[in-house]
Amino acid sequence: MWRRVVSLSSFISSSRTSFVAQTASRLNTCESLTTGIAQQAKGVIAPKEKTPFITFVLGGPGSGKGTQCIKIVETFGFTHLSAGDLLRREIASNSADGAMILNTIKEGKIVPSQVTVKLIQKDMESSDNDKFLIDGFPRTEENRVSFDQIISVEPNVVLFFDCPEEEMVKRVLNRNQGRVDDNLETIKKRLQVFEALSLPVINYYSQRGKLYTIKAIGTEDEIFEQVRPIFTAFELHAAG
Ligand SMILES: Nc1ncnc2c1ncn2[C@@H]1O[C@H](COP(=O)(O)OP(=O)(O)O)[C@@H](O)[C@H]1O
Ligand SMILES: Nc1ccn([C@@H]2O[C@H](COP(=O)(O)OP(=O)(O)O)[C@@H](O)[C@H]2O)c(=O)n1
Ligand SMILES: [Mg+2]
Repeated sequence: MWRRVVSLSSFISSSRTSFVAQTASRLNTCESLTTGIAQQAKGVIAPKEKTPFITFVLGGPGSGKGTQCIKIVETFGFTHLSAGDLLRREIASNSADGAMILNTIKEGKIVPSQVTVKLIQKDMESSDNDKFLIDGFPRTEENRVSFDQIISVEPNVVLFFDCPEEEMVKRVLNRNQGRVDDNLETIKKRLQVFEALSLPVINYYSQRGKLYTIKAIGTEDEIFEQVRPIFTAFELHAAG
């Protein structure tokens, strides 16, 4: 929907440059948009706004975020944006930031927020969907604030896959995806970063009543049965 009406959105005169405003224009249907433009030109109504449904997916390395995201996409029709995958795509495309991103990932550290948020923003804007699973983000308070400033949309749901450290290490070492950061030395650093920088973000959303904690042990299907009712309660469906 966003992409289909994107060329029309430039006809809407608005001094606001926030993502919400851009999003609102893109989420309107062509028909209502055309009518809306005419009415706005006459000063009859304000632009209609609809914000996307955003889920942040958090948890330590190997807690099963990516695995569960695949199931959520299949069942509830979200678009999956993995921050780690977007960063790895930048490395593979030899972009200007590629070398910096690779070194940061090798060290298990966090890439500057603006870089990551811009990649997320680009994919959100080019998507037809209005339901997004943002996986592995925000990993720091800086990530969270940067998203807030650039995208200007609050998450509806924050999932936290809570997994014992021992299990996470075991899973990462068995992952076999050829990742530069899936080795014992980097995993130790990533776990430290998770505890020091990501747990405060998780606490932040807990205090705001947005956090859904999933016990991330058991089979993939057993874990998904904890996830399913969260989205069912929001009346989200694959076709919707
Ligand atoms: N419930 C589970 N039990 C055992 N292994 C799992 C489970 N969920 C995921 N895995 C495996 O653990 C590894 C890490 O999972 P992944 O989804 O990539 O985690 P994350 O994205 O949180 O790092 C993968 O190899 C995946 O197949
Ligand atoms: N918001 C993010 C997400 C990932 N990253 C980097 O990308 C690495 C891999 O992230 P990932 O989400 O793919 O890792 P997993 O938790 O899925 O194992 C992280 O360890 C960070 O170095 C980041 O800097 N900022
Ligand atoms: Mg992952």
